[in-house]
Amino acid sequence: MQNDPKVLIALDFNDAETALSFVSELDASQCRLKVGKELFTSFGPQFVQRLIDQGFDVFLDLKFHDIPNTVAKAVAAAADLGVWMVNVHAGGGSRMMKAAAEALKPYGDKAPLLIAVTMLTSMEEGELAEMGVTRSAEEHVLSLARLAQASGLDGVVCSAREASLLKSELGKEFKLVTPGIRPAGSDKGDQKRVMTPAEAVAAGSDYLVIGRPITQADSPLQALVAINATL
Ligand SMILES: O=C(O)c1cc(=O)[nH]c(=O)n1[C@@H]1O[C@H](COP(=O)(O)O)[C@@H](O)[C@H]1O
Repeated sequence: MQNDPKVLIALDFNDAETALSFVSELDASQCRLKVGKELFTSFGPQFVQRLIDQGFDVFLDLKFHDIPNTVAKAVAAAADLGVWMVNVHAGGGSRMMKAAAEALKPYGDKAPLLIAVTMLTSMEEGELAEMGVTRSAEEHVLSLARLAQASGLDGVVCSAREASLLKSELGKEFKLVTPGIRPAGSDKGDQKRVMTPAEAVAAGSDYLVIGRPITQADSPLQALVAINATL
């Protein structure tokens, strides 16, 4: 039993029944749940509400990236829904991130954690150059994370490979949420910048986003318990 479960399971399912039957095996003391674009586009806020009603903390992962006014309204809608964490893209810039942080102020301690995606864990350093970014992945992530912190956000999504650098540069209170987690021997799939759960926590990750290594396991519950035991 944990008071602050570190594992955020990515519920990347294409039908609600499968997702709900998967969730019925889980306990809110063992994990939190992440609802992303696939599930949300099909089943929407009612689905998120059901998970919250079952006692789970929900990370609404819609990676908002739009003009400041639109993103501010979207994060306020997420707060109204009662989610625990919501994210935006740091690439939307400081005015967008500040507007999002400002929109959550009226919610006080009921506001969701607001975090910014830096560089997707599916991307390799070489792909930055295609977008005109000539600095290293570490420099790029650190610079976007600094911008997020200066804009009043609670933390960032990054790869665990950048976690120790970010913790030492930005302080231990600034939350690091790390996808691209792969237990030893599991398939990387489309992820590139990966680490094992234990390595990620040792490097400074506060929360681990894990999808397929749990959802596609023969026994998802056993996979979750095994991962929690390594942390
Ligand atoms: O914001 C995210 O959660 C996210 C950011 C990122 O850089 N990389 C990333 O994989 N994710 C999400 O984390 C989950 C990872 O799933 P698996 O690769 O199946 O473990 C997916 O739902 C992604 O949408």
